[in-house]
Amino acid sequence: MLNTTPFDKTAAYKKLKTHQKSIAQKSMRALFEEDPDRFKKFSIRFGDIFLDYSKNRITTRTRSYLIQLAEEAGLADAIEQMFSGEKINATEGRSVLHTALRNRSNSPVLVDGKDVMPDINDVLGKMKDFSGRIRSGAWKGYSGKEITDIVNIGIGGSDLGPVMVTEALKAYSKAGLNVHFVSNVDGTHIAETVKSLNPETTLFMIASKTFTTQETMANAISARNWFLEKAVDSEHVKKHFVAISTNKSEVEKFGIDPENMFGFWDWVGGRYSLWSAIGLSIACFIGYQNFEQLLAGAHDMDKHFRTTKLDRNIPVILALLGVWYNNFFDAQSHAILPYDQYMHRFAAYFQQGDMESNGKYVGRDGQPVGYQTGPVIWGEPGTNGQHAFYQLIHQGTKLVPCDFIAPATSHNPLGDHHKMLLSNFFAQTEALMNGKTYEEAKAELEAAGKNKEEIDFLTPFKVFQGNKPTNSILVKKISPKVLGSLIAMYEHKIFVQGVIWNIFSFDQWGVELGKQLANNIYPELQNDWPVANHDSSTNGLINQYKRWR
Ligand SMILES: O=P(O)(O)OC[C@H]1O[C@](O)(CO)[C@@H](O)[C@@H]1O
Repeated sequence: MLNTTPFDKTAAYKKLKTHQKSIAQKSMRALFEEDPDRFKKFSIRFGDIFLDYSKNRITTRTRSYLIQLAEEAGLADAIEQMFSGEKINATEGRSVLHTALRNRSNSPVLVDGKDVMPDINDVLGKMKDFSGRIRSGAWKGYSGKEITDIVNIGIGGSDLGPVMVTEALKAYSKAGLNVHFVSNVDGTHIAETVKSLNPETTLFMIASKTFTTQETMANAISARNWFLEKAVDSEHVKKHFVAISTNKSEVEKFGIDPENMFGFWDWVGGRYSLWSAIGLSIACFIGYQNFEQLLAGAHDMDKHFRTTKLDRNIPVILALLGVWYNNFFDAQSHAILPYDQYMHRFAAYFQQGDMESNGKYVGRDGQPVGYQTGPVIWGEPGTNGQHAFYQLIHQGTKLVPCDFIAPATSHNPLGDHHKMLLSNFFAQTEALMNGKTYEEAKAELEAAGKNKEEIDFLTPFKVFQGNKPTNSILVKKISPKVLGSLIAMYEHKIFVQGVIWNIFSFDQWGVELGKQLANNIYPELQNDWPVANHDSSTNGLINQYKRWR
């Protein structure tokens, strides 16, 4: 495998360990005071995206040691292996080629000696045609009416990407065409979704790479039953159900016309699949041209990632900063905080993207790693987060590195809202970096006319230690192209971290055990007999459930 020296045995790791001790004592306030060029040194512009990472607990020396770490991990080779279709998803024996899905240059990409670009372009052509017909009203339902509602049924990567992107790009949607997403096997999800829909004008997209996922299949069957209650004739199914999958035979078994199947390939990971036919709901909702812009934005970021020197390479820098806090400051989590309401599912999307990729304790050599790997990813849009959990980020005992993301222009320029929103965006990272000293807090209380007793009591609670690291990602506008670049930026950040931690980022064995046990328990819930074959807790819970249902 690529990475022969374990992460914590590299020369750079040792240097960083020692270096961290000197940095740990240093405040960012002081670092800014010492160096008037700090912002310039630690910021990168990429088209309509601007990354400021100067509010981090780093110096140029930290950056060069971190880059050495990436070099020692063989990052440059690893990047080439991914882009050129090598089977880097070793435990599943697959290439990892979401970058080919958005390869707008069309240069050949080979898997087992075969160029995958013609197949990709065929499916894109089919998506273009289909989304055009849905949007123009040329595609008619069984009673001759146009489609007004699309319901995407899928889970995990077959849901989260389309949900996130259609929300983020709602400003580009077409009036009169709605999208809905059903993922949870909880019957409430499908029941509540179809409640207000008309089967005559509803189109279901059954999105599943494997077409065997329990949740998706259960929801798809319920959707078909709901549809046939009114449509009656199963011949009508073909006008209202399409499938997005790699598994043709299961699609046929389900009764979906193969003509209405949009394919993709095993080298597309579930959580990297929104660029494939899984993005069909996106293409219908925002239009194919905008979908192409999304792909183009991602492709731009791919080129940047593949060709830019490591110290100017945005995904690499973000990844290294993450490693810095995760492995040298014991940070357990990472917050993604978009100051854009449309981006409200962005953090949720990267919970799967990051945690399913890098939440692993086994290294590529099959041995447990002796260090921390992927962080817990979380976040909510600003300013809602400010009124919920920012207290802990500012004054808690845990270090939470944060990414602040904001657009310079709003799709809804209503009064002064956007200036207010952005004043918060700028203020928060300033506050987290600077904090407020005891003297400053005390002076404020004095200025407010408090008496000595009040001042002595209150001052400690008003102190902010500061020195909390943040990245600010300012973009011109949340357009399809910018969003495409942002998503690809995080995808590559996750990849880089996986390379450094020497883990396999593209499998997800950790989701299997729960599924396996649920399959064992499901038949046990079909009767009222008490169970006794599990541990006492599981037995007790199942038996209590049986008494109550
Ligand atoms: O698209 P499928 O095959 O239904 O899988 C859905 C999701 O299930 C997982 O395999 C595990 O939760 C994800 O990686 C994937 O995105």
